Amino acid sequence: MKSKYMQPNKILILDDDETVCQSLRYLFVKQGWEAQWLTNPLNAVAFIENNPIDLILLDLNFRVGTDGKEGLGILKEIKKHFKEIPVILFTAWGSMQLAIDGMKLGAVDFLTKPWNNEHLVATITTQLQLKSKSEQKDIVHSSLDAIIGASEVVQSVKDWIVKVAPTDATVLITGESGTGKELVAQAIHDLSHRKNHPFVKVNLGAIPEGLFESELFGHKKGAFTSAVSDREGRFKLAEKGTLFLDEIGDLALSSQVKLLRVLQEKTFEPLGGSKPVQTDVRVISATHKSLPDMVIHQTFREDLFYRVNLLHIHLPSLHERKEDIPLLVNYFVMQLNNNTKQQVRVEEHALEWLSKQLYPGNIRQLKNCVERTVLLSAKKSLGIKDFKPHLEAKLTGVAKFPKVGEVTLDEMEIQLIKNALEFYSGNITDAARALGITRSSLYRRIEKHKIQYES
Ligand SMILES: Nc1ncnc2c1ncn2[C@@H]1O[C@H](COP(=O)(O)OP(=O)(O)OP(=O)(O)O)[C@@H](O)[C@H]1O
Repeated sequence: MKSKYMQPNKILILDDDETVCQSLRYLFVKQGWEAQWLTNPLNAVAFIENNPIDLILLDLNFRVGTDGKEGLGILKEIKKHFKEIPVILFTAWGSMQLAIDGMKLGAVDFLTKPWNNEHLVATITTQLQLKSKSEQKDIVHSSLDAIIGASEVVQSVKDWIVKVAPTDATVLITGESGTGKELVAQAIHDLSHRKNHPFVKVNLGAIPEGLFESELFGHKKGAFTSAVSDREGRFKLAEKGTLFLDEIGDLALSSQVKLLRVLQEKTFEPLGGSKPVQTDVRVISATHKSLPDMVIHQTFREDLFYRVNLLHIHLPSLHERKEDIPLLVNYFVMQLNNNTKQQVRVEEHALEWLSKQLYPGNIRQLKNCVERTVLLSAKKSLGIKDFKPHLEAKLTGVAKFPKVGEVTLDEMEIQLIKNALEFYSGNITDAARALGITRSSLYRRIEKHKIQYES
């Protein structure tokens, strides 16, 4: 039994008898648990604050002859500060009343001394399992709950996520830019048995063709001139977890065949490596392009298409689910309110107005618009006038052409890219289209000039 982050479970023993602590620790370590003890339980709260603990074993009788009241006081303190940590009680006399009082104060179980090892281990295992189940429930809720939308189409996407998550099949998520493809990929991962392992995202549109293998499969020192040390690729980083291949439609044909080979054979070879490495990774891909059209035009391999598209989820554009706009706006405002401890609200007619606007950048554009409006207007109640300027961003300073010698070509390029990114709320596809270059070419320039932008 491992905790949420696949670290050993950590058990804290609170008992004033050091020999008891030592023998319990020996028993726990054999189970693969980490055990620490404190012989002075008054230090427990401070200790737990600095050392995350999964379960506490608390002796109710600290000094021989006490009636256990001191132990109950400590239990109360622990529960006050760390409600979610299960506490199992130990009592020397097996006094039922003391155990009952402890259970009333929030202990999850109790045992008597001398204890039976098997029974003790079984009791702790059960509590650790229950704790990890409730943590899983939180994750399940938070990742599905993060997908906002009451429209029928969003509800059926959520149902589908729940169905596909437990399988290991590849999933292709399609939809326009900013419709939530990454959010859905993350939810599938969080609801799958791989949730305790990494979720690794790779933007295939941003990786130059020549670096594909090194990025995805890694390389050995000396594999090529600039390979000064070994480097792990994304497949290795995602081992036992999920690899999210964003913009798979942007993958060059020569790289497509390399990706296909890994997906078929479940092995890859790092550049400069001599033997194949086994991989256990679930692949989820996303694209705003039509892969079937690309297959027809022979820009996407048909065999790879079937390999990555065992299950398919299509996300509608915001235009097709306008009824979700008020919900989304209120959700984004609520998130900001939580972060900034404010009480901003959106007026009814503004919600109606926002629902009628066009959002080529979909939810990302709506979110950016709401965030800018809330942060820049500094008002408590937001109306149409407050939102308008943030939806109608202008390409400023582009129309006037500078005189020779006023700016360099690089400075001009940086300014144009910044303007386009701002205008399209960080949407790379639209900004690249407006600038007349490909997405990968835009990524290269952003990297070259170290341009910061909000996506
Ligand atoms: N249904 C939703 N509820 C709440 N927030 C959402 C929803 N869909 C998307 N978002 C938010 O909108 C932004 C864009 O979403 P995301 O990055 O998942 O889109 P995408 O389709 O992967 O975009 P791209 O194709 O450009 O990579 C993110 O901040 C995300 O949290």
